[in-house]
Amino acid sequence: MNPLIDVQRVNKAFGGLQVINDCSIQVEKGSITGMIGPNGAGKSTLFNLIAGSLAPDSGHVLLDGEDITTLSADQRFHRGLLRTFQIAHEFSQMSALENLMMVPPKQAGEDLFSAWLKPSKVRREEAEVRRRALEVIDFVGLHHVRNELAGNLSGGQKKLLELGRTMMTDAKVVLLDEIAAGVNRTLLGDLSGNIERLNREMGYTFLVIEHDMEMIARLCDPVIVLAQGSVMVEGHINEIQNNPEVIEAYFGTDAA
Ligand SMILES: Nc1ncnc2c1ncn2[C@@H]1O[C@H](COP(=O)(O)OP(=O)(O)OP(=O)(O)O)[C@@H](O)[C@H]1O
Repeated sequence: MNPLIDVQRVNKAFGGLQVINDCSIQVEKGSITGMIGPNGAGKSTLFNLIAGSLAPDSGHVLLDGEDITTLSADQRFHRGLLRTFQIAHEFSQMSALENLMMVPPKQAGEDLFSAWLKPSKVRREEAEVRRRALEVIDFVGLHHVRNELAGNLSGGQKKLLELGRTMMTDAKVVLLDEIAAGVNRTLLGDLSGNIERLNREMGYTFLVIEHDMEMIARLCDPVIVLAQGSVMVEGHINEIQNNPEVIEAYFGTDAA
């Protein structure tokens, strides 16, 4: 066991509503872990607790063994915990390529002093970022629209761009929140293929919330089922799909 994300007995209530209930999950390094569950099960809330946009009432969140419970979302981002949501708001008036070039958090060109003192260093770094962005845009299959304004891309192409922006960072683990929503089947195939390649070839770990079961079945192992704020079962998708408890949670007692 080598969990990259280790959520330990986390609780979160909104008013009187206990949304996350003594919940513990682990995301193994190198895995693509899926998270499913009926509407209102607490999936997005758990993502917010992991990403740092919400604080738990109790419990702990560890990243690669370090307790990050009290760190801000930004501090977590800089430790390599990335939520696509955080970079989803593409700059619509910039080209797809420029959107990628915006991502690296520590560009020397943003620092006025280094721009003034070391203009050649800044130029070198900008050239390096551009080279990387061109590589990434090839990887996600958006080379042909690299100079299009991001605002003009289709919904699916924007998701691919989002994934590309993830690749411009040194992410250890990426939280993907319903990335399939509104994406056509062809682009969804590209998106899934790219996630697999990022995982296999570049060692990214993913935690994926998804309603699209085909995508979950293709990509994720294990799959965690969340219900009423805690883990109902966890396992391979084949076990999950045949689990009577899961079927009941999704479809109610009348489904059988
Ligand atoms: N900020 C908030 N204030 C009050 N209640 C909230 C808040 N955020 C979420 N909730 C409630 O917490 C419960 C779980 O919501 P959450 O969005 O985490 O579920 P989910 O599993 O992601 O659902 P879905 O699949 O529909 O997106 C819901 O009852 C929701 O209304």
